[in-house]
Amino acid sequence: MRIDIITIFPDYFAPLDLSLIGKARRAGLIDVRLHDLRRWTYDRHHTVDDTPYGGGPGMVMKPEPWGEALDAVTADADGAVPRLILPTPSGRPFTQRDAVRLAEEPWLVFACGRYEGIDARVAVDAARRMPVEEISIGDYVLNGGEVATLVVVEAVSRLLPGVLGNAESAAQDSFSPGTMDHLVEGPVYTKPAVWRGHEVPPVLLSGHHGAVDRWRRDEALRKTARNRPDLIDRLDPDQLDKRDREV
Ligand SMILES: N#Cc1c(-c2ccc3ccn(Cc4ccc(CN5CCOCC5)cc4)c3c2)n[nH]c1N
Repeated sequence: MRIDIITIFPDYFAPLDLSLIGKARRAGLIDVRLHDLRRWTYDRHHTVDDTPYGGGPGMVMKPEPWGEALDAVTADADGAVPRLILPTPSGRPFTQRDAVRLAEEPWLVFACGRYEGIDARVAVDAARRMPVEEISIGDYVLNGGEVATLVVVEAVSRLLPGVLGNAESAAQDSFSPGTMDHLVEGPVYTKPAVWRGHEVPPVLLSGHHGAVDRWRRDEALRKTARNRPDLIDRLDPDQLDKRDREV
């Protein structure tokens, strides 16, 4: 997968050189390219913002640098077309299903806005030549699109073949479609078996895989009911066996 990121803060993406994503980049599994938006400004101050039409607080990002940056970054000799991802507070909520869907894409371009956002015409103009998705990573306000882009890049990249050491663990993640669909995962433990008087639940030391699986599902249901009752409502009643309903 090719990932292009356009931003006025390229250094924000140093974390993409670390850990599993960094390893995947060095292995050629992911091709991440950073672009400083100011490269497409020509005034002395490399201006990227201006006052909002109609008044109001703050500044808005000018369309011209974005238009030229997107033209340059998405120009591809073979005619390939990327999907443009536009983080914004007003975007559609980004979920694990979106991560799974986007992991199938060969090329993503992220436009990281700042200030009060990017002139709306940029997305309209880009949509003339590529799919555009406005997404939000949550109901809180950040200062720009960089953090959201890091979240989406990590959520998507970890699903790509070869990026995680054990592909299975991605499949068992919370919110991943499949065996524990819509349940958050329960507690996890490792050695020592007793730590500061806290014992690991004996079932996990029993070697009875069926009992361990049942215990893990019960704990996942318990934790979901406690922390995410909204997800319980989405569960198909048939997915809950009688014992589950007693939680
Ligand atoms: N993804 C994502 C994001 C973002 C996000 C993403 C991209 C940009 C580009 C600029 N900013 C800052 C900004 C702050 C305030 C406003 C206006 N406010 C009016 C009142 O309602 C709230 C919005 C606009 C933009 C961004 C924030 N925040 N939260 C998420 N989940």
